[in-house]
Amino acid sequence: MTEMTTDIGTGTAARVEDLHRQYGRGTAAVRALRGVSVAFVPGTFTAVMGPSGSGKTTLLHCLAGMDRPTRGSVWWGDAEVSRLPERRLAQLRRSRVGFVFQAFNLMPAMTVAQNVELPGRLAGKRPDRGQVLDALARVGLAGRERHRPGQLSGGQQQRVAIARALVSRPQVLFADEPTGALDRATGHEVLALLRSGVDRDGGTCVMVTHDPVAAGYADRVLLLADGVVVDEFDRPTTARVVERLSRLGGGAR
Ligand SMILES: Nc1ncnc2c1ncn2[C@@H]1O[C@H](COP(=O)(O)OP(=O)(O)OP(=O)(O)O)[C@@H](O)[C@H]1O
Repeated sequence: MTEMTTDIGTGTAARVEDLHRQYGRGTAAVRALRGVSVAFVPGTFTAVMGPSGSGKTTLLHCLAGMDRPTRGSVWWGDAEVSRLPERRLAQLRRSRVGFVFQAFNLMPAMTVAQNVELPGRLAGKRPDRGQVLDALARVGLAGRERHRPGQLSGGQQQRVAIARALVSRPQVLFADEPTGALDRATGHEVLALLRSGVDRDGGTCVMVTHDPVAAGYADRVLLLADGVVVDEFDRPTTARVVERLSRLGGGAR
């Protein structure tokens, strides 16, 4: 397997350069990422795939400013995130990137609207009701703002999480297995929403997934193995993704 890199150009929504992330030290050290360079062009949807333990979540967390690289750099546009002090990074993260988790991570005691408002409140901003309602309408949940997450289906809860991630109009939306807890039909709704955020709103989306069907919604697939990018291709179809994953020998998991 040869290590591949993506050309690093200007005008990217996000990029990493020679990214390394090591956990622990000495004999217990795990080298989760071993020199990843990749760029994400505005208005594109990328699926990150690879065997379990290949470094997908670590890459997403470093890209989203939720984890610090051991070596290398992370950029959002022309801002070098990896050099920022913690407080500035937290500020910038709230305005520049959104994150969607497999487990939704909603606050059960809060209403849907309060969940969507939460990141802004944490940033010390007064909630803009119009923006919150607009975000909920964009994910097809107009009229649900007073419900609690427990009153919604899994797919609806994930759509609230997407509204929460999109309300600040981030430059990039990162999603870690966003359909992992959903059935196929509900997963389709969430993927279609991510796709339309790119097509209709010109957003940029980077999604980790094990599912070749989910990857078929993306414009490009990046394949990781053992902490490096080993393959990438555009216009993925489910069949092509399965075939390229099988070349890795690890299958989809
Ligand atoms: N906080 C941590 N401390 C120690 N090791 C870690 C930590 N986080 C991840 N690792 C290790 O780093 C490697 C990459 O993990 P990562 O979660 O990025 O892989 P992944 O491709 O997302 O896996 P999966 O598909 O199973 O979610 C694994 O060997 C993992 O055990």
